[in-house]
Amino acid sequence: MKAAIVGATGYGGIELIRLLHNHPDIESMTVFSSSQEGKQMAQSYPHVTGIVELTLEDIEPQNLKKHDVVFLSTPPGVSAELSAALNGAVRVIDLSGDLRLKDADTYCRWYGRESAPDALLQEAVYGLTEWHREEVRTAGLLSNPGCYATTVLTGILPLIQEQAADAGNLIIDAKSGTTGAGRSPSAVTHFSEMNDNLKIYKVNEHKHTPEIEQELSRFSGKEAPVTFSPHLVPMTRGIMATMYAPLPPGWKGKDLENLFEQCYQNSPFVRIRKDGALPFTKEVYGTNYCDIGFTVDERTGRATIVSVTDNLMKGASGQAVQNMNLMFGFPETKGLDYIPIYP
Ligand SMILES: NC(=O)C1=CN([C@@H]2O[C@H](COP(=O)(O)OP(=O)(O)OC[C@H]3O[C@@H](n4cnc5c(N)ncnc54)[C@H](OP(=O)(O)O)[C@@H]3O)[C@@H](O)[C@H]2O)C=CC1
Ligand SMILES: CC(=O)N[C@@H](CCC(=O)OP(=O)(O)O)C(=O)O
Repeated sequence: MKAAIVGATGYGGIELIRLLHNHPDIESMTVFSSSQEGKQMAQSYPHVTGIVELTLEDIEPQNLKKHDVVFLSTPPGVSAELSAALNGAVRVIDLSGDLRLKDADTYCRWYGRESAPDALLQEAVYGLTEWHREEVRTAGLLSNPGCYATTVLTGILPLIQEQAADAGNLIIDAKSGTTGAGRSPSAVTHFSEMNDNLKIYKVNEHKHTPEIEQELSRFSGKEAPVTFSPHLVPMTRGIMATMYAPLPPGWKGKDLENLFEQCYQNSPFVRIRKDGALPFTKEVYGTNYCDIGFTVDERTGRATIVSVTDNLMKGASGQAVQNMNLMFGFPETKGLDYIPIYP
C-alpha cells in the first residue's frame, strides 16, 4: 500500500513515519511539506538518519491522489481545504479538528474560523475506533479524534452508555505533555516557561469540549455540558484525564471493573487496571494503549476515573494507523504492537 503524509515535518507527521516505516503492509511513503519541499526528512529530524530516506515534496492534490491513503497531519483550516480537494478520489485520514464536529456553527464558535463544507462534516466518520468500528471500516473520509477527547471518552463512555453516570454532570481534569501543542515553539511551551511549572489553560474554552460533548450526547441521548479543565505539565508526551462522576446507589469498584472489562473485551488497545490500581502516563509511553483505572469513594458515592494515553499515539498518529488498519481490512493491531518504553 502507498501512503502519503501531509505535514510530515510536524510531530504528528514524524510519528506517522515511525509507525508506517514498521508497518508490514506499507510498501511506500511519500512525504509532503508546505515549507520544506526538496529537503530530506533527516535534515528536519536527524534521528531518522540512515533509516528513512524520504525527500519532502510540494503539496499537490493530483500527486496525493496517486496513493491508497492520505494522512493529513496539518493545522485546522488546511485540513478542511485539502479534504475537500481530495474527497472521493482517495481515502483520507485527517488528524486535525476540522471534521470532528457535525455542527458547522459549533465549529465556528469554538475554532474561531469558518467550518469545512457541511457535506464534508456529515460524511466524515469520527474515528474513536473502539466506539465506531463498523463505520470506520467503510470510511472514505476519516476524522481522527483529538488527544484529550480520546483519553476522556475512552475512560467515561462505558459508564455513560450504561447510564451509570450522568452525562450532564461530569467534571474532567486533564493534563498534557507539551508535544500536544505541536513542534513550533511558543511562549507558552518553551523550556523556561514550562520547566518547574504546572499550567492550567483554556478552562471551559478548550476546543475539545464540544467534541467531548458531542460524543457524550450521542451515547446518552441527552445534552451533556461538561466542566473541562486542561493543564500543561513539564513532560514531553502523555495525557492523564481524571474524571469525577456520581454513581448509582450501591455501586462499588468491582462493578466498574466488570463493566469496563466487558465493554472493552474485544479492544486490544484498552487495558483496565484491577482492584483500584490507577495508571500512569509512562505506562503507555510510545504506544497506542489507553489505560484506565478507577476508585469508588463509598462515603461520597462518587467515582474517580483515570485514563491515560500517549497524545502522539492513541491521541493522534497511533489511532490514525489503527483506523487505517480497519479501513483496509488489516488486523487492528498491525504495526502497532509495541511494548511501552519504560522507564
Ligand atoms: N500534537 C498532538 O498531540 C496532536 C495533534 N493533533 C492535530 O494534528 C495536526 C498536526 O499536529 P502536530 O503535528 O502536533 O503539529 P505541528 O505544528 O508539529 O505540525 C503541523 C505541520 O503542518 C504543516 N503545515 C503548516 N502550515 C501548513 C499549510 N499552510 N499547508 C500545509 N501544511 C502546513 C507544517 O509542516 P510544513 O511547514 O512542513 O508544511 C507542520 O509540520 C494538527 O491539526 C493538530 O491539531 C491531533 C491530536 C494530537
Ligand atoms: C498541550 C496542548 O496545547 N494541546 C493542544 C491540543 C492538541 C490536540 O490534539 O488538539 P487538536 O487535534 O484538536 O488540534 C491544545 O490544548 O490546544
